[in-house]
Amino acid sequence: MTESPEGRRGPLRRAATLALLCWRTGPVLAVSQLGVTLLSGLLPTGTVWATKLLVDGLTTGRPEHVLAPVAALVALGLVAGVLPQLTGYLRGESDRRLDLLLQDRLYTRVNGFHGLSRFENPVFLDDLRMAVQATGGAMGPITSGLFDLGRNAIALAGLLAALAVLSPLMAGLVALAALPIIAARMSLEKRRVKMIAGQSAAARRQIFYSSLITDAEAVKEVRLFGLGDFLKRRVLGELAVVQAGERRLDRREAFTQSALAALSAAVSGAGLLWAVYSALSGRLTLGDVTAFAASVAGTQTALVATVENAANARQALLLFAHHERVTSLPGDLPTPGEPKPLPALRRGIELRDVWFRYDESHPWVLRGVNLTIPHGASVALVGLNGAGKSTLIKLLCRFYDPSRGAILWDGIDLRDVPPAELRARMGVLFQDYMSYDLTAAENIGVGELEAMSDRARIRAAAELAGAHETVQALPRGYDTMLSRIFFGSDGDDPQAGVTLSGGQWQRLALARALVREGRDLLILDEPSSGLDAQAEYEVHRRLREHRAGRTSLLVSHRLGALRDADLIVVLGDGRIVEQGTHDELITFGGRYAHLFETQASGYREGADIG
Ligand SMILES: Nc1ncnc2c1ncn2[C@@H]1O[C@H](COP(=O)(O)OP(=O)(O)OP(=O)(O)O)[C@@H](O)[C@H]1O
Repeated sequence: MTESPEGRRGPLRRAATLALLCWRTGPVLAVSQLGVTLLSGLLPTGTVWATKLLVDGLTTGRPEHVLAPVAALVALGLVAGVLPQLTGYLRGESDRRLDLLLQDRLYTRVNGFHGLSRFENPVFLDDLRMAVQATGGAMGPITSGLFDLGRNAIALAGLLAALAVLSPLMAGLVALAALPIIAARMSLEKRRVKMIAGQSAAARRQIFYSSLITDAEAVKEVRLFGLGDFLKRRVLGELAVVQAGERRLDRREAFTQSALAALSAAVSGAGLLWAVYSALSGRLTLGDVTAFAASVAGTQTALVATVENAANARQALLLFAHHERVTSLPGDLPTPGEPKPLPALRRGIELRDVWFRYDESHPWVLRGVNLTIPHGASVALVGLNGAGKSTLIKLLCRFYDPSRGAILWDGIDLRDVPPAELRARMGVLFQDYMSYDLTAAENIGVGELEAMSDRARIRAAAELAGAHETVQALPRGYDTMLSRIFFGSDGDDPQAGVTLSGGQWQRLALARALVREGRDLLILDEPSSGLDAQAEYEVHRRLREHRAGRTSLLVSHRLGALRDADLIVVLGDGRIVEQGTHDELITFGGRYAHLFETQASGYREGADIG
């Protein structure tokens, strides 16, 4: 956690924002909390003063002088007994509502980032991680801390006022003695924030190494390469760095706090001596001495608590700063002032002199790509690893905007169209598709939420992707949970979850793209890389039929699967270096022909060996 660039006014502004959010969760609740806080803050002063009146009344020996203070003390005792329960309930309710609001705010904002660039920015990801930590009830300590701060500040002011009535000098002395306490606490707090900021890299590395030890995905390699002890040593090494800083600070804190406690005790002692001397010389009553001793002790306790509350609230406000930063970020993709509706594709998609790099510090990935994907045509994209094929697909989905040039959908610049409208017109299978811990049907259905409960549609997509037989053979067919995560939480039912093979997952991901029927553009990035030869043949045969007459873009390194495409485009060095049909490109004898021949000869050699 680092201090925000807005400086000293930052925490105050954030506290105000938080107070406003609390107000929005329910004005009645907020006012009730304020009332309870005020009452709790006034309790100590009320008790001290009622005790003084009682002692003074007792010394007069007249019962009517003690009745009112006794009644007040009984009432105060009752309130003191009930208030904590009421406070606890109100806080719980307020925390729950605030958490709902914060999570809603955070995820609405995050869902509003339509592109990918934010999610590739480490600073944003760090903020996001901390912002997520600021939800789930983590803000409770802030709101509670702020109310505690208010309560203790009121108690402090009340007790100091009571003290001032008895002895303005003593009140001044106690207030003066508070200054070093506040200064020391603030300095310690600054050091703590600085230490945390300085160690955040070590803390992040520690989390990374420990997550590798416990991660189910990493466990294969960790076991195979015997990385367990190596990672453990790294975790402990980073932890030692973090702990060394904490230890230094804790020592300093213990020393400073002891010195300050001694100072407080000295002030109290001197005050008590003065009060006793004043009582003996008749300048103070017995009740005054009682009130004086209680006020001094109460003031010091309230002071320490107030400073402590302020420090804790500040820490928590720093956490809230991450939430604020994420939720106040502007959109990542420029949105059109007057968005144009995106009509169904009629003519085609044109990439016009498209240049792209991921950011200024990265090299160009695309350098002036000119390409037309005609309506109704099946286009195949070929190129070596890193040529920019997946990048081009991401631009077509408008996850990024071209750095230069434009992508036109029937002549409409994609920048003028709301991204959600564009994506609703596409079915896409990414190379790095997701495997969801959901049922088989849901794994397909998330591709088209409206089809989630339409079993016929889901089955048709699964058949097209060659996934139907596999899914049907699962213990609960389409309702089988494709995850072991929930196994055990669902009783000890051995059928609670199933793990699929890589190729089986890929077929499901393909079905997810295909369940989006009737879309204008189908994009498949390496749809068969994990399939066995038989399955690949089958899938491509079905896809060929499916793609006929539809606009599609297919990326594959298996060139045999692309032969029938209407247009094959070869990407190299960020440009389109060749394009044509399979036969044209073979006749041309360029890169495609070379790649195709290399692959084919590999198969022939394989056949020779066999
Ligand atoms: N998010 C990113 N940030 C920065 N650079 C990236 C990012 N994604 C890809 N690149 C870079 O862009 C270049 C093109 O990558 P891309 O994934 O588009 O290639 P590809 O043609 O799909 O490769 P492959 O055949 O291996 O899938 C690579 O040099 C890669 O390192």
